[in-house]
Amino acid sequence: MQFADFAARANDIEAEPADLAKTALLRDLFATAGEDLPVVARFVQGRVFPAWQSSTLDIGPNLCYEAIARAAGQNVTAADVEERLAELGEIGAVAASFDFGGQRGLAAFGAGGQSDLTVAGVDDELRQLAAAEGSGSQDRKLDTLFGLFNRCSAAEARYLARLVLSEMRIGVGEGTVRDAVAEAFLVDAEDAAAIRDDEAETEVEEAARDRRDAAIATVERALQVSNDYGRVAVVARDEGRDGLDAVELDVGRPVQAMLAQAGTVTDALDEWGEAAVETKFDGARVQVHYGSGEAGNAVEEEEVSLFSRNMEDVTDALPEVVEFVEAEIDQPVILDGEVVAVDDAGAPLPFQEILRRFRRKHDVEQMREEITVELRAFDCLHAAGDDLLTQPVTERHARLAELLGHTEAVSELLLSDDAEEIEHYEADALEAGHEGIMLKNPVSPYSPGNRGKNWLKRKPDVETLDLVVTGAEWGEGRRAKFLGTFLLSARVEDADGDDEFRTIGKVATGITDEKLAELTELLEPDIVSQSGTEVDLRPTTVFEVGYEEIQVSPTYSSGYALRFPRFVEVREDKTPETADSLTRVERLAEEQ
Ligand SMILES: Nc1ncnc2c1ncn2[C@@H]1O[C@H](COP(=O)(O)OP(=O)(O)OP(=O)(O)O)[C@@H](O)[C@H]1O
Repeated sequence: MQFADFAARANDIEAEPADLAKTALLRDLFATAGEDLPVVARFVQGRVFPAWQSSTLDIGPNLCYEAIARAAGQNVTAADVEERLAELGEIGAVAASFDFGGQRGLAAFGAGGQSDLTVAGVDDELRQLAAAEGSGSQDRKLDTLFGLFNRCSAAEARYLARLVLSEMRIGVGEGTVRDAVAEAFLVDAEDAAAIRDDEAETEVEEAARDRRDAAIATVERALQVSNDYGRVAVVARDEGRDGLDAVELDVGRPVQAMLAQAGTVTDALDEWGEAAVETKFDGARVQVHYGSGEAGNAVEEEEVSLFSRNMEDVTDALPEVVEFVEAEIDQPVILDGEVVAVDDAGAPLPFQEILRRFRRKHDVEQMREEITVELRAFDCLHAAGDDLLTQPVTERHARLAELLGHTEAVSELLLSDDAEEIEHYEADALEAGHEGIMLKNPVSPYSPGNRGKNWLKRKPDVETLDLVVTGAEWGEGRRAKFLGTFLLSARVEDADGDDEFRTIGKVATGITDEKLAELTELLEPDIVSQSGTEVDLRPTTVFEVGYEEIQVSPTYSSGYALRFPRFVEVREDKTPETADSLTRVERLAEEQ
């Protein structure tokens, strides 16, 4: 597919306001994408790599502005690009406003007046660019990007720039892609038409909706297991439902972590009759993969990979965990757990300590001397060729105990229907320095990526919120070089499961000068526009924030405001998608 065709289709999708009509346009794009289907399924979400892969393009906005400036001609500088960005508000519009082709004359676009860029070609070049490492790699990245922009028409430049900065902004999120894949390859055209037909009989429409929902559920499961929209789209097209049902976990590829909601012992017992109770360890989530890429009974390649809850590869930062797994496990597994920092007596240390080790890239051995980390596994997703996602909690835990014994490394699971017994368990957990307890529905499966009601977390501490930083203000006087006030937003999921962010307050308290410098360095590359001292930020960073009260307030778009917000820490282990939702804010507001 020509990149120009892709850009034109993306433009149509962006312009379409109605959700079902948007899905239909995307469905048609997928149905005609041919061999470019996997790439197109990622590009529409602003992705080059599937979610399970740790690779990123790693192109900061400044490099992108520089490349656009260079392609725009001799008189244009990166500062001009930034200025235009402040005026137009988004990089796609900026890129489309320059005349890249003009430099070389229209002849450069060939006879049809079109560029020669293809979807596959753009994908190839962006992947090569991501692989560039070492000295001179920034220059090589700039050259490649310049080369791409230089070949773009205005329409193509709009979407290339957005792709490069991973923000497609065409209103297509994971939910829309999932539905479009189902409609393109699994749903009858008649059913797809019936759900869009206002005149259709209710019964016909309902039956069509049920069949479509079932198809969507099939696609959803395959996505949860593989984390790869490109691959799932191709399997749906080439192998249909059976193919999707056969998509299994792959040792070595991270799965999205199952998440928990806040809840009480009464909630748990009322709902399930009995609860599986575990310690809530205060560490960082880690998914352990051991074995080769091939699921089977024998370990073909003794390799350990560790992933964070964002599916980032953190293996190199945690050599003790790697050594532990190598020593203790002799079959391919995928385990879920927490890595905790412990003192010399094995007692848990505060969460902040593990953050000093987790994701560390330098001086790992030196830090290992200072802070000891250990694995606390609480779930087993795969063992010796068996996928266990659909097995109940108790069964998965039993497999875990079979693998590692009833040792410190495995959470101790109490199955109980007695509130008093559970409260004792909790008191013991707190006494031992843990964060609280987890209550799990004993018969529930493992639902990747899902913050459902089957896992409840109970912690007695005052709640904090994990909020996304979506704006900031430059300081004054001595602090003029630093961003000093940060605009916070809560996550809202729309009907398609896509995230948007609604403001809830500003935090400026609790931050030292040293920390401000660090935060400025962290956030500056994410500035998308500036007006006066206020900047808009790409939503990438999550702050943990304390507060005294949540108030209903018209000042912010969430409808709430935080009273006395105070900065606690950057949640480096979280992304905007796992930040706190407005629903949680609403619930906390009601409970106070
Ligand atoms: N036994 C356990 N079972 C499941 N999760 C556990 C357990 N012990 C600790 N955890 C941690 O608790 C987290 C569950 O809480 P939640 O999904 O709300 O994450 P969170 O927003 O980071 O919560 P918090 O800020 O309370 O840690 C898990 O992601 C995991 O990291």
